[in-house]
Order: sequence, then C-alpha cells, then structure tokens
Amino acid sequence: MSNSASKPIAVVTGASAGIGAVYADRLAARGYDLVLVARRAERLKTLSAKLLRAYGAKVEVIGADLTKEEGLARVEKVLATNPAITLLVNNAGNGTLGSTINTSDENAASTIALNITALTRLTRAALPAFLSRNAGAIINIASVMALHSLPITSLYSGTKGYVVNFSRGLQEELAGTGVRLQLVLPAATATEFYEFAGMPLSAFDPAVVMTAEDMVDAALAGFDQGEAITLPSVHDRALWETYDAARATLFAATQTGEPAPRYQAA
Ligand SMILES: NC(=O)C1=CN([C@@H]2O[C@H](COP(=O)(O)OP(=O)(O)OC[C@H]3O[C@@H](n4cnc5c(N)ncnc54)[C@H](OP(=O)(O)O)[C@@H]3O)[C@@H](O)[C@H]2O)C=CC1
Ligand SMILES: CC(=O)[C@H](N)C(=O)O
Repeated sequence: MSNSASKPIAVVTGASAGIGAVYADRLAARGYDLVLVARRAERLKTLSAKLLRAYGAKVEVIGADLTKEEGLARVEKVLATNPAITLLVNNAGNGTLGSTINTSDENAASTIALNITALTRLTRAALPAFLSRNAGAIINIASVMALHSLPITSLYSGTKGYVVNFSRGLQEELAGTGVRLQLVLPAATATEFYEFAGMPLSAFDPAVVMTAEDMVDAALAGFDQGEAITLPSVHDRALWETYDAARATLFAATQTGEPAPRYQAA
C-alpha cells in the first residue's frame, strides 16, 4: 500500500456503474486517490472499499444528483478548492433512445442537464485551479453518436455533439498551457446505460458492443499516447483524420462573404 498523502486525486463522475466504475478502478491502480460522484452513494461506498483493499486508494464519496443545483454546486466546490485534484473525468451521462416526441419532458431535461450543463460547469470549475497550477487534465466522455444522428438519438446525439464542439474549442484555448483535455468517443459499450435509454442492449448485434473494461483501457492508452481525441473502437485512425480534414476544408469554404452562385438569381 503506497503513501496516500502524496497521491494526486482524480474526480470521476458517474462512477457507480459502467464506464465510470472502470475508470475509478483503473485510475486507482495507476496510483490516484479518488473523488467519486453519482446519486447511488451506497454503490460508491462499496466500490470505495474495494479500491482501498486492492490499491490502497483513498476515496471520497459524493452522493450527488448532477442535474440538481445543490449536487452540482457541491462537486464544483470540491474541484475549485482541493489542490490535490489533477484529473477530472466528466463521464456521467445518459440518453433516451427513442423519438423526440415520445421522450418525456423529464428525460429530455435530465439528458440536457447531465450531458451538457453538468459537464460544462464541472469543466469550468476545474479549469481555474488547473490553469493556476499550469497542470491537470480533463477527460470528457462524448460518444460516436456525436458524429451521427439516428431517428432514435436526436436528443442524445445533440448533447454529445455539444460535448465534442465544446471540448475541441477548449483544447484550442488550452494550447500552450500545461492543462490538457482528452475527448473520448466510445461506441456501444455494455453498461447500464441501456436501462435508462429504454432499449435493451440485446437489441444490438453483440459483435458491435465493447466491454466497459476494454473501452476504458483503450481510452487510457489513448490518453497515455497524448491523443486529443480518442475513438476506442475505430481501428483505422486515418478515417478520423480524413473526416476532420473534410470538416476543416468545408469550414474554410464557408468564409466567402458571398451567396453561392446556386442561390443567386439567374
Ligand atoms: N454505454 C454506451 O454504449 C456508451 C456510453 N457513452 C457515455 O459514457 C458515459 C457513461 O455511461 P455508461 O457507463 O455507459 O452508463 P451507466 O448508465 O452504466 O452509468 C452512468 C453513470 O452516470 C451516473 N449518473 C446518471 N445520472 C446521474 C445524475 N443525475 N447525477 C449524477 N450521476 C448520474 C450513474 O450513477 P447514478 O445512477 O448512481 O447516479 C452512473 O454512475 C455517458 O456519458 C454515456 O453517454 C458513450 C458512448 C457509448
Ligand atoms: C447507441 C448509443 O446511444 C450509445 N450509448 C452511444 O453513445 O453510442
């Protein structure tokens, strides 16, 4: 068991299940102490005991609903004031898989509040402290559904598109500093996500579903390699480069100041 007093601390949101629980395990194995956040504090306490036994990790459990002002403000305060925190994993997220019109107001609001508002506020809470120390990292969990929208993912894809654009702009803002942001875009991963989503995981071809362990290990390998954007399931990295180059070319082509000829009167 190592000396906990000198360990850096990682904050992981949504650590009571799925991808977040695996991040907690892997980061503890890497020598971090942890602040784990989710609504189900009992689950976090069980995980915390396991991580203490396995790795000697000291874990602070915060039972908080990140869609509620009180819960969010509590986690913001921890991020802003604990100087041992060097890593924030913005993982908590959800999504209903169904048509926009059939999604309840409550679920739609929860998805927007969690995937967009909470991620943004926690990032903004961590940044001043990280920048003042010129050190620290943020891992934002988006989704490949940020690059693609289906009739059943409009809301979810919209929120994850936000995560991608917010994070990419922020990466530009952070260039030249000692603070880095990794954006992770998982594809279908076997977790409890699908319970809230209202679509069973069994609806997917098992061949396209990754384990949460494989997803997080791949994402952390990308983190170690210094990647800004990690697509754990994409084997041919050149596909991303081509996609991103096309995006940049299209953006440059918007800067003409003139309607395109096809929109001008003959
Ligand atoms: N599974 C997949 O196929 C994919 C998932 N992702 C993304 O990965 C991330 C993790 O999802 P995944 O592990 O799959 O899902 P899970 O449902 O397994 O885990 C979600 C976690 O978020 C927490 N959470 C949910 N609502 C709140 C809330 N209001 N306040 C605080 N914590 C909350 C849950 O804890 P609790 O209920 O205790 O609050 C849980 O710990 C999400 O951002 C998701 O969009 C991206 C691509 C694919
Ligand atoms: C199919 C899904 O919505 C999945 N959670 C994802 O983000 O890819």
